Amino acid sequence: MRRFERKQNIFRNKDALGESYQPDQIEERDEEIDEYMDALQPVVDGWEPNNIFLYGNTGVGKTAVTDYLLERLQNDVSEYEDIDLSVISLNCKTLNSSYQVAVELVNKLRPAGGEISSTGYPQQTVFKKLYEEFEAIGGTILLVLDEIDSIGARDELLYELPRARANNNLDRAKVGVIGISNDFKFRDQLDPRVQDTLCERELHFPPYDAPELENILDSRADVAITEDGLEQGVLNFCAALAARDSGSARQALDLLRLAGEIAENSNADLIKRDHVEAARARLEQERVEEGMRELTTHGRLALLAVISKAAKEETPCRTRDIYEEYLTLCSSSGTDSLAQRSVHNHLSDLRMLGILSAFENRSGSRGNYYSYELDVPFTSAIEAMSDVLRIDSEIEMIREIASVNGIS
Ligand SMILES: Nc1ncnc2c1ncn2[C@@H]1O[C@H](COP(=O)(O)OP(=O)(O)OP(=O)(O)O)[C@@H](O)[C@H]1O
Repeated sequence: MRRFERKQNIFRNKDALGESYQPDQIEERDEEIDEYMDALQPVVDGWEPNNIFLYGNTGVGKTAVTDYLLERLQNDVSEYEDIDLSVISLNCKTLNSSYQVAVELVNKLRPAGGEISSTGYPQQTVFKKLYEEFEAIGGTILLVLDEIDSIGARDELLYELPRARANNNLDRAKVGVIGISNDFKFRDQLDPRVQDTLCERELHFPPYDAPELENILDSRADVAITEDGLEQGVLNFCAALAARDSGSARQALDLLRLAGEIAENSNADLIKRDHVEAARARLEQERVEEGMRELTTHGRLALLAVISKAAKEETPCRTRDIYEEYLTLCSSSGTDSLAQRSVHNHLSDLRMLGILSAFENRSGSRGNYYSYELDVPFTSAIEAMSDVLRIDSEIEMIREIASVNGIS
């Protein structure tokens, strides 16, 4: 008997909903594309390229638009014999200084076996090696640095690169930097001289609204999902959920893909609204779990204190009362407790992670105080907790209280 059966009644090409898929068409970004093309025009005209800085929240098409335009640019300039364009892309996520970025670039450009070690050289030596590699390539070089904010304040490379020709470090090569970031604060933290050069052209990508997300989903669903694989209104629903939360196309696409998988696994013929609901709950839980994995024990206990208050229908709840709950949990789990001030900081972090929401209450002469409640479904939060915290009896008790109060 066959154990594996092919299932293709819902997906025509599931990969088209995945991260590595490059769409043939970019929807809803005409204005940004025009501005971007304008910024890239000097490349076509044979002049030194602009440095470009792209910023916007996660999932709003910064990488997709960059890949799409640079591929077309490379195609189109290949007609001009006097232009020799190379595009070098690097994701800086794990690299947290100019030094590390430069080493990574040198090693990317050198043939296998010629790599340099990632420590031990003076920074200027590494930069010099990088210039040598650029000179060896020659022509116009566009250097795409994604997640550029990872380098933090150690931004010397971003200062040096745009000045490399003026300082006679480059002659044959004309380098333009395209920096991409979803950290809005990064630009302002840069040395003002770096800001001036790196952000010569600045492009902001705003979050998508629901109709824009629906169009993006619609054109992707044409490739990814079979003709009868979608119940009416499903794309609209996915778009509305993602727009309300983040305005991210990635989130909308993830929702649709997971909804499709859930539909497929339950042997449904088409993706329905219920499948989207289930996908949303699962993604939400994954997000909470991911956020919680980063928390310290006390961050987790502070969150569990809010969960416990929610089970008793006592949220929004002020810090003072959450702290009481936290102390009880600390003593049941045999953990030394922190001062109220530190627990307050943990609550603020949980708010930043989107796990809690906070309200500021005015209380006359005694100043303002905050109260908190869960910003994720109760079940997702408690499920994620039981995976990471080992105080099962308390968690079981909270569950029981919640169920008596009809909270889910
Ligand atoms: N306008 C669009 N048209 C079609 N697909 C899009 C559009 N915008 C985003 N996407 C798709 O959404 C997903 C996320 O987009 P992308 O990776 O470009 O986001 P980003 O802004 O670079 O996010 P991050 O900062 O997290 O890297 C990709 O699969 C991309 O193909």
